[in-house]
Amino acid sequence: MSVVAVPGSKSVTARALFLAAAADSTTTLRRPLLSDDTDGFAQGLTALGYHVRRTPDTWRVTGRPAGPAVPEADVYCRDAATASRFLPALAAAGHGTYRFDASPQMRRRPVAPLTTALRQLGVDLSHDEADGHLPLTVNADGIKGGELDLDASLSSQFLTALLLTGPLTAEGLRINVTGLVSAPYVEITIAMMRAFGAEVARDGNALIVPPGGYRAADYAIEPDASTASYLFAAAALTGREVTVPGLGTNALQGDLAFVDVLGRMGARVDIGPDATTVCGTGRLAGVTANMRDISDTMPTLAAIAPFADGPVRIEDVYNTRVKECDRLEACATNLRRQGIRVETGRDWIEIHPGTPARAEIACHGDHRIAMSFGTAALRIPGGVTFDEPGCVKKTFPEFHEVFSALRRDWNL
Ligand SMILES: O=C(O)C1=C[C@@H](OP(=O)(O)O)[C@@H](O)[C@H](O)C1
Ligand SMILES: C=C(OP(=O)(O)O)C(=O)O
Repeated sequence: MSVVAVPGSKSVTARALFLAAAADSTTTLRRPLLSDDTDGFAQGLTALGYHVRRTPDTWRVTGRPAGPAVPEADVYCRDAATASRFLPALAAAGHGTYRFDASPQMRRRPVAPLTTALRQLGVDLSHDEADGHLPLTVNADGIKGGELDLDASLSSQFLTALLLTGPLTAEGLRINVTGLVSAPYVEITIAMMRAFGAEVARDGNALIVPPGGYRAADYAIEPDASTASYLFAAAALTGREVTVPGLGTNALQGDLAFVDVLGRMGARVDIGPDATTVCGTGRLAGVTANMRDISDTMPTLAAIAPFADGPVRIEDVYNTRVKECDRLEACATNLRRQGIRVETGRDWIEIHPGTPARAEIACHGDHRIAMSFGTAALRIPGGVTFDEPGCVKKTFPEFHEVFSALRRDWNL
């Protein structure tokens, strides 16, 4: 049995940084994720004039309910969609001129539903190059609040950005939501807003946030459930047992439900009060899975799918085409390179059983493509190589070391 400690959640760390920055005094964040995305988020706050002091285990952030401490800033969000979408909303509630830019990969990803919503609320915001994309400039002068409609079918992060900003508005927000993907991420947002003293109410498809700001907190970040999917998949794939501590029945992250898919495929799964264990049984059955709620784990399942004894069909994941890369396409291309039969449609992929050959994985700069195919490689003699192994730094910089150690410990 292997007990593997997984680094902190990217999503929880990003929200905690936002909430801490907006709170009324100093917040302590325990066990934050140390990765490129969260480092970029913290540096973004620093560029906006917030006081962020970091040691490896503990980050302290001094909140500023009035918004950024500087009248002007240039913020570089790297590859992080959380920073690219949450920070402009935070800045909009302040007073000053703030420009947000990101890597070429992130510049290609949409922000229009969020920027349209902010404009609907009266925020002066311009797209500096391509309409609906970063770079963008916010001429912030506070947000009065009000009612707006939001299409969240490309990303739930637009809704999270607006919800997080709701308590900072003068009159609060009512957001009428359509087409929501990744719904469990919105539940993380609401739970964390409550932990920082704010309220969110529901009325059918509308979410209502009263004004009132946030209270500072002492907040422990749980391990990352999407990262844990690689360890759980590794166990199911190789007939080993892995326990991830710190992710149990009270976990905030919906991605822990990936273990249910592994359970349906034949793995033994135990979600305890404070840990989750997956034990491979030597059998991996084909499965049809709707992954609309847990689409960051789509590549994990796609990469191990050829080892199932029947087809694996993954449905309702159109928005994975607007992530770090077009993930449906990237999964299909890499599987075909490995000699596997794959079909794709607008929002689905079907993978047939086969024996993946050793190949160079085209990562498309996407950490999840690298980590998913790196996991499946445990069953490929000689493993795989990657064109950009370093892209794992976005959320799990230690991925290759952790998986090399597993390969050694499990004699693979
Ligand atoms: O809010 C968040 O922290 C996230 C929401 C999800 O994005 P979408 O809502 O764009 O699917 C997820 O894929 C991403 O990794 C993190
Ligand atoms: C989609 C992801 O990240 P982002 O927060 O940049 O959307 C991801 O981590 O899989």
